[in-house]
Amino acid sequence: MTEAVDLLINARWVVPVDDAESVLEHHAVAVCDGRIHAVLPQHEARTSISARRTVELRDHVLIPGLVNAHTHAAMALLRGIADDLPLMRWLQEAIWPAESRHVSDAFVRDGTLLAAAEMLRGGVTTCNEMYFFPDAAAQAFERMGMRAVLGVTVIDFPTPYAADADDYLRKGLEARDRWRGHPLFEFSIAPHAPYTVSDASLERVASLAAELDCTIHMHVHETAHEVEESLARHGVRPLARLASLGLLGPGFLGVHVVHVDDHDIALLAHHGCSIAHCPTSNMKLASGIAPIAAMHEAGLRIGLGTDGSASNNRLDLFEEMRQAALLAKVAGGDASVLPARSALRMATRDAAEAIGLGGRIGTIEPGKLADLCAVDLGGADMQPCYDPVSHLVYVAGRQQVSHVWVGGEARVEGGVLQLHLDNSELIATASLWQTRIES
Ligand SMILES: CSC[C@H]1O[C@@H](n2cnc3c(O)ncnc32)[C@H](O)[C@@H]1O
Ligand SMILES: [Zn+2]
Repeated sequence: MTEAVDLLINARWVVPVDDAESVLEHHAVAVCDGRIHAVLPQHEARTSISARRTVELRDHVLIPGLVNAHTHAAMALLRGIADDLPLMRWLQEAIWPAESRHVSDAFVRDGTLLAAAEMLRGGVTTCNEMYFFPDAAAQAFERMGMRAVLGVTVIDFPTPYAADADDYLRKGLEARDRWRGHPLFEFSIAPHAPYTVSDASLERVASLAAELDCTIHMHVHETAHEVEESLARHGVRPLARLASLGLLGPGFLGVHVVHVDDHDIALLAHHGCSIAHCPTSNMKLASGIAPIAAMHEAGLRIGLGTDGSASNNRLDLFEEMRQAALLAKVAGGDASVLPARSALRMATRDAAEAIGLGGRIGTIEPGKLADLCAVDLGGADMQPCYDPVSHLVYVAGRQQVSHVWVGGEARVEGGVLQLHLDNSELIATASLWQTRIES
């Protein structure tokens, strides 16, 4: 008797990123109705499974689809517009003026399409998104077949999207209602940062998140200046202020979290909060080095994020895994800090848990959604391969991604996006926006 499934993937290695931290050789993953049905040795699959389609990945490692714990997808259209500036000059002199001139429904749709293509091609199947015009972002992610947690953004100044905090919340919640129940989307409440959102707006965020059972997604303790300014304006550090306003809890995801002392870390741990670590963005804006080893030791869940393309300038989680591992070693003066296995977990399972999707994605286990990424380790520049997890972090890059599935649907095959949207369309649209933005 054989079991009928939709898809059987035979891989040289399967790394489920499960509790056992196993690396399974010559295993198969069976997919049915968009979910992982079974993970079993190939010789068993040959006799027990009959698949509508079989994919042979002879030299490949199959891992969970990568999860980008923090991004602003549409900022792909602002890639390279303002390099080599620290955060506040970057925001105030370049990014916010550009956004106030150009951000629109069309900008967000086109920018998100470009970003989703880049992420999917690089093995990223889900992102945690914070930007303006969430309907336009949802339309783009839906067209690309990419999973996302979309932020109901709140910021206490006007932009082309909304006039004030009430307007942001109303528009964001309307978008949430329109897309509720969509298989690719969840919503979070996303106050921008402690220095741009008032106490009154933050209190509304806390009560809405509790009422709607949403995660909260927020930049916090990104720079030394942010902490100093909070002390001067509010008499307390940003995290203490957020705690007193009721924002901290297991659903709170703090982004960056660079300038934290032992007390801040203990506060985050006490409330069961999660972190989105964005090492490239933190380096490029010279924000600093997040104390990842101390935060791990305190039991915090830490996912990896790229931030947007204007501060990174790629949406590449292979790069973030490598940077996270190397930077933590330099910061700790200890080569054993943040080994390859931890970096891979931060880009998959821990990121999924941090953004509230831990029960559904982030590992290769029966019952989880079939969001998968295959990486070809067969090239001469990948040899020899003693440990595929080491290679994923220290050798391979997104150019080795050969196949990507979201909910069991192929999004990348043979390194090529499988969408009714070709590269030339994406490039032409980006070029049109470049002309507008430069004029
Ligand atoms: C409210 S939508 C997002 C808002 O955040 C800006 N942004 C992008 N990257 C960062 C960062 O690292 N710190 C703070 N703010 C950032 C983005 O340009 C939008 O205005
Ligand atoms: Zn950001």
